[in-house]
Order: sequence, then structure tokens, then C-alpha cells
Amino acid sequence: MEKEINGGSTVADVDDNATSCGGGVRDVYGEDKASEDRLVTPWSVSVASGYTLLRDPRFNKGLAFTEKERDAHYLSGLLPPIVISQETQVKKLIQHIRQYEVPLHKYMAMMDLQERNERLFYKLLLDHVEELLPVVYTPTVGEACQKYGSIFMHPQGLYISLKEKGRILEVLGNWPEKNIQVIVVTDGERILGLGDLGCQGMGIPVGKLSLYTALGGVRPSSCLPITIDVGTNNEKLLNDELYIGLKHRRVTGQEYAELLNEFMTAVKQNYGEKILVQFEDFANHNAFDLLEKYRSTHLVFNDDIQGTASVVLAGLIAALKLVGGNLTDHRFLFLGAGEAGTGIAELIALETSKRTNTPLDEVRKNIWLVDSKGLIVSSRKESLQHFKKPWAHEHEPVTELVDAINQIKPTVLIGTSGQGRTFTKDVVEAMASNNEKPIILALSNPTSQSECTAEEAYTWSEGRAIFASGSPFAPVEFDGKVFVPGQANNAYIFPGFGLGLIMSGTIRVHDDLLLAASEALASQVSQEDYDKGLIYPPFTNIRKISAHIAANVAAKSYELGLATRLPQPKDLVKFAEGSMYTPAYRCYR
Ligand SMILES: NC(=O)C1=CN([C@@H]2O[C@H](COP(=O)(O)OP(=O)(O)OC[C@H]3O[C@@H](n4cnc5c(N)ncnc54)[C@H](OP(=O)(O)O)[C@@H]3O)[C@@H](O)[C@H]2O)C=CC1
Ligand SMILES: CC(=O)C(=O)O
Ligand SMILES: [Mg+2]
Repeated sequence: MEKEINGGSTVADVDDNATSCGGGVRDVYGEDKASEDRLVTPWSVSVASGYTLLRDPRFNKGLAFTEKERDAHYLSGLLPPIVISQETQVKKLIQHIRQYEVPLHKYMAMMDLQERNERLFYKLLLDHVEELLPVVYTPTVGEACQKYGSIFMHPQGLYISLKEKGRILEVLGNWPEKNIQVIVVTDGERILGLGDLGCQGMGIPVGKLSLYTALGGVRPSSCLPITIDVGTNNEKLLNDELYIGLKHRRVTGQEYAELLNEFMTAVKQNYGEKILVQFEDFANHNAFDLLEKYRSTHLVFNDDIQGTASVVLAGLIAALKLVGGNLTDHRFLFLGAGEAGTGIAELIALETSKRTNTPLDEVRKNIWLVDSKGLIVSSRKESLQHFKKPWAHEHEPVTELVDAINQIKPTVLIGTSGQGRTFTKDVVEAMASNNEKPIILALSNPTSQSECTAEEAYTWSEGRAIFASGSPFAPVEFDGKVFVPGQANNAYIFPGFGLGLIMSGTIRVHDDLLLAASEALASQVSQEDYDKGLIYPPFTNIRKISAHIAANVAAKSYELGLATRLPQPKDLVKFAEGSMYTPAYRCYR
């Protein structure tokens, strides 16, 4: 007897009444089997046994296949006789992952699981989110990208290189899923704070989209990671025989613009007007221009500029509860004036301007940035990149950060330089001598690039700093007290933000949606968190947090007339929760 499988849909028809298996929850996508139901590819294959089912990560359940399923799907004999639950599988796997001492080995084990059993991967990740986030995301994903060529086992995501110029639409067609809702795309030129990793940057879109599913509940089959390969200027990679990308220097100018334009056109043509494209880890000389160019024609979002801004603004709104005052009472100084730095600066200014009805230019005067050449001041204006110009205030030139702190007297210091250990003892002490509770955010990733460690921030400020970092740090004991550092990472925002856009059918991203996301995230910080000095809620509650972010973003989108999914659901939080993919196994007939 043979079972027919149509275009990637397997024998795994879902028993709609089988709630005991979990999963199969009806959601806004109709059902999370939506793409399974559709006959999506033009061919069909036949299988004589369930051997193929065991090797299809979307449907594989491993030892959790029940006796009935094993009989029905030709699996008998292909598995050892024991049947175990998904919970037991999770228990076994987390023990297995913990046995690895090297984080990269944990990463590889997780990627291997994702390729073997997708639902188990997401269940494990969600059940142990605080422990596994640093494995599948920063900091370990940074090392994985650096070594991608040598650890490369299974291709993940879609590679679009210059070789595909002129036929990108055709290449998109090779991806097995057709019902794509979110693309995360990089060209690998600024991977975290590690610089140009070329094609090996693929780890980033893959990791970000894993978080879209785990943290935001966007189903995995709707997510498409893409790396655009235009070459690399990284000499080490160019000379590495295991490098997986094009071995020439980056193309720039018109050739680059044409490839990106073909890509953006093909994406819309293939997936429609409402496909969300998240730009990730592009270098700033392209990032701002791409966002500007496509924001009025596509649903685009730059995570490094906009997502980071939204997460930091949320942390600052929350921090006001700990330090008092409102945003206008604070003065901000950034080390790093690129995508993250100027993106955050602009959103702080926008929120302050709206809250106080003060012109943007006026509000900006309270925000200062330092780049690799020193404080951004008006005498440098002519030579500054366009995104720095609004921050060129009247002041004498200052080259050292510590001097800038002593002269400007910021209440908030934010590191977005990509340069590790730049918040030296002098710097933290200067912040602590000017402020009772200095707010210090060391946002650069991965951990090696963090402007300071949590221990340094607490010790050098004698336990007075309100500290958060882009990559996680363990709690620190100082003077008999335990300090828990928060993680100021855009991972809090983009999954819920994206879900909010998708579930409301939003057609364009507006800055007010970012503000809505910040306010929603800040509202999720509990008194218990504040009591610990935290300005972000723990990731353990991330699905609830994402639902609130999604709901607030969607509500704002409806208010602005950008949402196309009508009528507007009455209870947007419930609607967001109901929309989320659940990784529990489904029962197969
Ligand atoms: N926590 C989070 O969620 C996020 C963290 N990040 C992290 O932020 C970092 C920066 O990212 P991004 O803004 O996109 O990068 P960019 O390259 O756009 O900007 C980096 C900025 O840092 C400045 N800089 C570099 N070296 C120094 C130095 N020694 N002293 C002072 N300034 C310096 C650069 O100066 P110049 O302009 O003169 O070259 C530039 O202005 C990365 O490490 C990234 O991982 C980014 C996004 C999100
Ligand atoms: C977190 C992130 O997006 C970055 O470091 O680039
Ligand atoms: Mg990024």
C-alpha cells in the first residue's frame, strides 16, 4: 500500500478533534496547518513507508509517534518500541544540551534538532527560553557566523547571490513554502559587532526567524531567512578555503542597488503587498538608504535602527519609575552614532516631542552622540554622514568619552559602538559621580563587544547603576547584594511587532507603531522586576509580552488606517494570543 504525498504535504493529516495532542489550535491563519493543506508544488511523490516522515522536520515526532500513528503511517520497525511524550523528549534534550560545555556545540545541537524535528526544537526553546536564547541567538550566533563555513552541515535559508541577478523571482520559487509572511534579510556586512562576515551572516536571519516563531508565535512555515551575497571585504574569509560565499570583494553602487531592487520587486511580486521584510545587520552606508527607499512602497522594518530604538525607549520609559522624572528631565549620551545609536536617539526625541508638545529640534538638543572621531558637534557638520547631522550641536570638540561625560553630564549613557570595553572604570565612575542612579546601557553584541560587563557597571558605580546589556550577563553580587542585569535587545520587540503587523494586515510601518511597541513593552515590567532593579521583564513571559506588543501595534495601526484586516478584532490581545503557533505535536490520522 502506498500513501500519496502532495508537494511536501505528507501523510500528516491533522485530526481536528484530537485536542488531547495539543497543537492544531485554530488561529488567524485559519489553522496552523494552512500551508500543509494547500497543494503547493506542482509535483507529487509517493512513499512506500513512513521513513520519509521521520526525516521531515515539519512532521517528525520521533519517539513520540503513538502506536496508532506508527501503524497508520508505516513507521513500525523504524523506531525503537518505546513511546514517549514530547515533555519527556524535552527533558531528555535539555539534559543533552547541558552536557556540552562549549556554547558553539550547544548551538550546533540546537540547529541539528531544528533540522530533525521542528516542533520539538520550538518546544524546547520556549520551555527553556532564558537558558537557550543565548545559544540560538546572541552571543553564540555570532561565533557560529564567524565559523559558519566549518560548522556548515545543512543549508538553512535562501541564498541570493550576484550569480542569481536577473532571476531572483525564479530563485524565490525554489523555496518550498509559498505562504511566506516575514522575510529577514541580511547582506552580512555588519554582523552584530563582528563586522563583515559576508555570506556567513546567514546565521542571523535564521536565528532572528527562530525567535519570530518562538517568541512571537509566527509559524515557522511563514518565515523565510535570506542572505544576499554581493561578496565580502573580509580578507580572512576571502582566503579561507571553507568560506561558503562569493570570493570577491563587495560590489557597491549601481550594481548593488540593482540587485537589491530586483530582490525587493521580486519579493512583492511573489508574496504580495503585505510581506514583511526585516532588514538586519546591513552596514549603515546601505541600511538607512534602503529603509528610506522602500519604506513607502513596501512593508519594511530595519531591526537595528527601529527595533533597537523601540526596545531602548521601552527600557527608558520603565527606568523613569526607578529614577524619577520624565524623559525631558534626562540627558542622553551615546557612544556610537550609527544605526542603533541614531535610531534610538531619534525615537527618544520623537516620544519626548509628542509627550511634551515640543518641536523635535528642541528635544534633540538634550541628546548627544560620540562617534569614532569624538563628540558630534556643529563644527564637524559638513563632513558628517546624513544620519548624524541632526545631532551636531553647538559645543567645542571633545575626543574622549570621559571628557564628554564630565562636560555634558548625561543621566543616561548608551553604548552602540560595537567596541568592547569602551566603558572604562573612568567612564562608569564619571557617570556615578554625576548621578545618584546612572542609567548605563551597553548594547553592543556579542558579549565580547559589550561596552562593559555587568560586573564592571555595578562594581564601578558601587551598586548604583541601572544596567542592561545587548547580550546577557549573569547576576552579580556586590557588597552582599545580588544585582540582576536586564537584556536590552531588540529580540523583545521584533517578534511581537511583526506579529502585530501581520495579524492586522498592516501595509506600512509608521514610527507611531514603534512607539506603541515601546509603551506595550514598558507596561509589562512588573513591580517585582522593578524591585530587582530591572527595566525589562524576564524572557520567560515572552509570549505574553509579545501578545501585548502585537495588540498595541495593531491597535495603533487600525487607528492610523494602516491595517487592512477588517473588521478590527474586539480583543486584540486575545486575538494575538490565538494567532500564535504552538509547538505541541499534532495528532495524525
Ligand atoms: N542590543 C541590541 O538590540 C542591538 C545591538 N546592536 C549593536 O550595536 C553595535 C553597533 O551597531 P550599529 O549601530 O548598527 O553599527 P554602526 O556601524 O552603524 O555604528 C557604529 C558606531 O560606532 C562608532 N564607533 C566605532 N568605534 C568607536 C569607538 N572606538 N569610539 C566611539 N565610537 C565608535 C562608529 O563611528 P564612525 O561613525 O565614526 O565610524 C559608528 O558611529 C553592534 O555591536 C551591534 O551588535 C545593534 C542593534 C541592536
Ligand atoms: C541584536 C542585533 O540586532 C544586533 O546586535 O545587530
Ligand atoms: Mg541586528
